[in-house]
Amino acid sequence: MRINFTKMHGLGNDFIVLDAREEDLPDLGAETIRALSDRTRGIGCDQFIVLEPDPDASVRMRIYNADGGEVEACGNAARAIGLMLGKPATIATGGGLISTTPAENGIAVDMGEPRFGWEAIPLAYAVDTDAMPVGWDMLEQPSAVNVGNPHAIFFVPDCDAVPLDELGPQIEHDPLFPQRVNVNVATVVDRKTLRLRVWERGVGLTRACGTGACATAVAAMRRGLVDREVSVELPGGPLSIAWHQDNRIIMTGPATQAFRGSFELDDYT
Ligand SMILES: N[C@@H](CCC[C@H](N)C(=O)O)C(=O)O
Repeated sequence: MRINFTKMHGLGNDFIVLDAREEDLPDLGAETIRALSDRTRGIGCDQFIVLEPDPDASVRMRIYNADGGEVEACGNAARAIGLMLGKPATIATGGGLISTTPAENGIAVDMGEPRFGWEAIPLAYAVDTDAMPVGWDMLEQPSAVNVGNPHAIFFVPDCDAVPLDELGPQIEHDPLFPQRVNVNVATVVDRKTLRLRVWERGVGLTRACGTGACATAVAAMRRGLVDREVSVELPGGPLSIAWHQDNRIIMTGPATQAFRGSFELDDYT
C-alpha cells in the first residue's frame, strides 16, 4: 500500500503528517512509526502526526513521538496543522481542544489552560510544583507544568552550558515522573525574554518545542521572573507566549511546509 504524507516543521521541530480524513489508513503501529521516524533508515521526523475526522472539531490530531509512543500534545505541530488548514480551526487532541488562527507572524494557537497540581503533571507523590525539592547534578528545584503534556522546567544561569544530552534522559525516565517527562532548561534574559533548550520525551534534543515554550513561560510567570507575555528563544528560533488573564496560553510563531511525498508501507513493516 502506498501512503501519501506531507513533511512539515515548526522552527525545525519536524513532522511527517498523514491525512486520514478522506481516505481510510491502517493503524500503523509503534514499530512502523519508529521505523518511518528514524533519520537513518526512514523518512525522519521528531513527531509523526495523523489527522482524522472529529465530530466536535475541524480535525483530530493524533501525535506520536519518534519512539512510536502516542502522546497528548504538540505545540509546533498544532501550528503546522493550522497552516495546512489555512483558516481559523479547532483541533481535538489527547490533551484537550485547542484552536488555531492565521496571524501576521505565523499561526496563533490557543493552547488551553496550564495545570500545576502534582496529580495532573503527573508526579509520583505530592510536592510543591513551583519549586520541587529534587535535583539531578547541576539541575535543581524544577517547576512542573502540564500543558496537555508533562514538563519539568529548570531555571539556570546559562542553558547552553547544561549537558542536556546526559541529564535529559536521566530525568525523563526518573520514577518521579510515572508518564516520563519533557525536560526544559531555561535562562531568564530579561522580563520579556527567555532562552530555552528542550530534551523531549520520546525523541531527545529538538530544535524547538512549542509545549515546552508554553510550560517554561508559564512557570517563569508563576515565579514572577518575567512579564505575562514573553519571547522564548529556542535553537530553531523564537516563539511568542502570552498567558492571558482568563488563564489561557496563546502561542504565536511560524510553521513551514517542507515537501510532499509517499512511501510503500511494506518497506517499513
Ligand atoms: N514537539 C512538541 C512536543 C511533542 C510531544 C512531547 N515530546 C511529549 O512526549 O510530550 C511540541 O512542539 O510541543
